[in-house]
Amino acid sequence: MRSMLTPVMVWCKRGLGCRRVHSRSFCLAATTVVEAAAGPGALGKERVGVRRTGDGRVRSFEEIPHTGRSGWLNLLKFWREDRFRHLHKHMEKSFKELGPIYREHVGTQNTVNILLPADVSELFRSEGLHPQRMTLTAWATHREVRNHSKGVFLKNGEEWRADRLLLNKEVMMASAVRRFLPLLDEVATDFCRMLKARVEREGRSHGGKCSLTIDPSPDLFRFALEASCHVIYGERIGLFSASPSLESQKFIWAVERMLTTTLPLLFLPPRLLLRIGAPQWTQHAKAWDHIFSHAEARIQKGYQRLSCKAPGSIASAQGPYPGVLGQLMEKGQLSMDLIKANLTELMAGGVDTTAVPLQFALFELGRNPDVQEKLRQQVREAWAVAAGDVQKVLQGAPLLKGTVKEILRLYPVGITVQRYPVRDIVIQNYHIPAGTAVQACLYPMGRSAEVFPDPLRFDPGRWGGSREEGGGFRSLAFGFGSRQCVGRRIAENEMQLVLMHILLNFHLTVPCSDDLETTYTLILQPRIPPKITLHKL
Ligand code: HEM
Repeated sequence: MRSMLTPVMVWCKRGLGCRRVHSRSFCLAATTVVEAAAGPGALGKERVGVRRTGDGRVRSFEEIPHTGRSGWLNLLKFWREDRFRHLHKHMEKSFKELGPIYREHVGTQNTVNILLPADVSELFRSEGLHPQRMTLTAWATHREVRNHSKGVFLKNGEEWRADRLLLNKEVMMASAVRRFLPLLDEVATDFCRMLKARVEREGRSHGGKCSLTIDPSPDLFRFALEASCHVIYGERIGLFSASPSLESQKFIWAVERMLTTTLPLLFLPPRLLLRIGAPQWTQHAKAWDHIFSHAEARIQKGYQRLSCKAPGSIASAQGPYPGVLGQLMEKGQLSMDLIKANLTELMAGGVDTTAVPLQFALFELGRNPDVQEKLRQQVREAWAVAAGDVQKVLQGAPLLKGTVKEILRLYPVGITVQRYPVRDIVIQNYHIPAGTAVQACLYPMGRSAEVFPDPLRFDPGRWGGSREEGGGFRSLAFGFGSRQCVGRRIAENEMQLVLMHILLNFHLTVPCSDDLETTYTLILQPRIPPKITLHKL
């Protein structure tokens, strides 16, 4: 049986003054030795990498191999060696050096890295309804930021869960996808029309065919923002026009700044940062200010527009789809403050996360012409039989979905997925106390030959059919369970639709097919955006 190893990183915040994130009822369970298998592909008792003591004893947390006991010394090393920006590579290297489990103490964070899929399945199955996020909003849940952001950020716990279930109906369920798919398709169609016009205008002609080499990243960011605004606020904001608004461009910059300034802040005590007035913090706070004011303005505008409609008619079955804002307003189950909080979060989380993987996707398709041609063929066939029904096209071209999964395997936007176990668990035969933050390390997993055969090969076909069976935890790019990415369906469809239109309109090549150097700034991105040549078909 092939081994299914999954890297996991644990961040222990015990004793560091952090609040407990699990409910008492979930803390009562005693130590649980994890033997659950992730599925037919899991390793069971013969799992590779499980550390066993001769006497079968579960080892203590302190016995986990580590990269150095002093968090402050390690932090210094991180800074000196610029490891924050290469965290994904650092993890990969550390797994190689220290084996499938190790601890890492950096600044205020005490970390452990582990490889074992059964443990991952245990983590996610036992996510005791109160896992706290550690990424964007984890920082924002610090008291200071909560005050700064007028207290509108989402909560944890049951209250969070109830709100999330209401939001899921508008963004995650199949009925919601059917409603917003035409909006995404409209934006993707317009985006390609704009690209075509640009290639015709600025491109060079060879044998009657035009081509143009571009850095597509600014256009992809605008595409992602336009698509988000259309779905979330039901509003087009004209980003493909000759003079897109400066306000929107500022929003894109603000999200980028917020992301790049978050990472170092996570490793330092917020009070210290505030006291010394660290520039990182000031820039971070300013970026959030901008994100909030942008969302506030859009929500206000949408509110006025939608309030003019007769009660009960905003989200009528017959009328045009008013966007997530309209749906939530019409249903009236969430307070206006919560609607604002949710939509601000959707906006902050919805632009870079799709624009960046799309850069990687165009690059990989460009440097893998056979894969590109196969995908285009499938899209064309699906297009021909779907008679304009985009949902049917997507269903008829499963390689599109495979492409998105494959890109996120090789270039996971979030290089980890985190959980705080709500009860003590055993991972790799080591005891992990409840309240420890646990991260599945997606980047090393996606590139592990033990999880994916020929891991560096770009092969969207690997995600179809029976080969995927038993590998449910191989595809964790959007997280898992009740706390999984709430924008997942928007992102998946948005990316598939734009790739579909691009493939129908252009043949892609790359001027340089060398591997892309990547950098980590809370999301994984190319150090230098790749250039893509668009050949008009
Ligand atoms: C390829 C694109 C994307 C990827 C790979 C991605 C990945 C993730 C991951 C891994 C999480 C944490 C999930 C977990 O802990 O289980 C997350 C959370 C989140 N994502 Fe995404 N995301 C993407 C696109 C989007 C989009 C388009 C939006 C908004 C429209 C969005 C909004 C959010 C929000 C609001 C959360 C926090 C959810 C919560 O904790 O309640 N994401 N995302």
